[in-house]
Amino acid sequence: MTGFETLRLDGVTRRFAGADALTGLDLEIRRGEFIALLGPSGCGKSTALNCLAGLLPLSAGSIWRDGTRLDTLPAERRGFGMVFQNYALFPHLSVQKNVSFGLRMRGVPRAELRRRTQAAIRLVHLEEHATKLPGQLSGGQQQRVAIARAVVIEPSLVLMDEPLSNLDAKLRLEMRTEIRKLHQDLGLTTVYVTHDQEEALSMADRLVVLRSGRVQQIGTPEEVHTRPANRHVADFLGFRNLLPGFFEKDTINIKGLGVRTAGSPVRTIRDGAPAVAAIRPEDITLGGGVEVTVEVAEYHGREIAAEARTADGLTLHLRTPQRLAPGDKVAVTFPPEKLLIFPADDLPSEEAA
Ligand SMILES: Nc1ncnc2c1ncn2[C@@H]1O[C@H](COP(=O)(O)OP(=O)(O)OP(=O)(O)O)[C@@H](O)[C@H]1O
Repeated sequence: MTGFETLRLDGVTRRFAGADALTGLDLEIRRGEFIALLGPSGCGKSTALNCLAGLLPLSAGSIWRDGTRLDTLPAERRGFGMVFQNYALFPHLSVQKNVSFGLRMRGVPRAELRRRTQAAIRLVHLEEHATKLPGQLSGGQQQRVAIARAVVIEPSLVLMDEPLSNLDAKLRLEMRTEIRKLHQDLGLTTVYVTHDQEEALSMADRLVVLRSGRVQQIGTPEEVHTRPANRHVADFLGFRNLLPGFFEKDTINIKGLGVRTAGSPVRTIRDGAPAVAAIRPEDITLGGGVEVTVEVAEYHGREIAAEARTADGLTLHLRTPQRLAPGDKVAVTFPPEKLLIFPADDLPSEEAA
């Protein structure tokens, strides 16, 4: 294995027919880290991963493994393991042969090949299925084969592109934990692409949030979850209520709410400037403040997710253990520490231009 201390992406840019799919990505990945690339469809996640893997040449920028330039090396010389959404297994080869493929290509001696292949299969709990063909396995089992095949070569970096998106909800949760555990047990360094914020928050040490090919924020799950850098990150991370209004001295006058509301500005905002208040449905508390009428109530087990409207027509998304039903009138309050206030013109510089 070619180990490294840091892998550095320096202004990595990729254009397709003149349009930027990824613009100036700067990122330092430390050995042992689990990095999630997170963002909506088309934001450039796969492009970033493919640039890193060597499957796409860069339009500008460079990639460095410690002091060595990497982006000029072909994919097979980077020593990375890849796991894709569609598994990409060889259908005519058994599980064993799929897993040992990379070792055979590298000319690993027979005895070692057998030992490492068995160990990788054991790791993903597929011992009983070792001689089967991929077509005889379930989706989750096939994804496990793909993971075993990627880690058996003891790669310096494992790249995963939405590896769980073809699995059902229950299996997805199980595999999440398994992948995180494998990452820890094997001391891997992992870059994981997903559009699922929960997946990214629960698995990664650090998240890179992308939008329209540009980094919006890099931070730990807690940083990104509690302090999104702008309203787009907030929107993507579950702040379903994005309420326009006007800022004044740490408060915002939200249109259609009728009362001035205290909040936490994420940066300096000019008094009187247009602003956006962001709050998660589960952070709006019932009781106190402003009266709203429940219009839609969805059952979510322990909680009800509701859509409610103020007298002035402002729609709010709520989430509460209280058994709300359509037609109910309730009062709601916004805890100031949970209500973030963003400047309304809070767009990445290029887009605003
Ligand atoms: N081969 C290509 N030719 C032209 N445009 C491309 C190509 N690959 C990607 N793009 C464009 O680049 C942008 C980023 O695509 P990318 O696949 O990286 O996004 P993504 O975040 O991975 O999306 P998804 O989650 O839908 O896979 C998109 O606008 C896409 O249409």
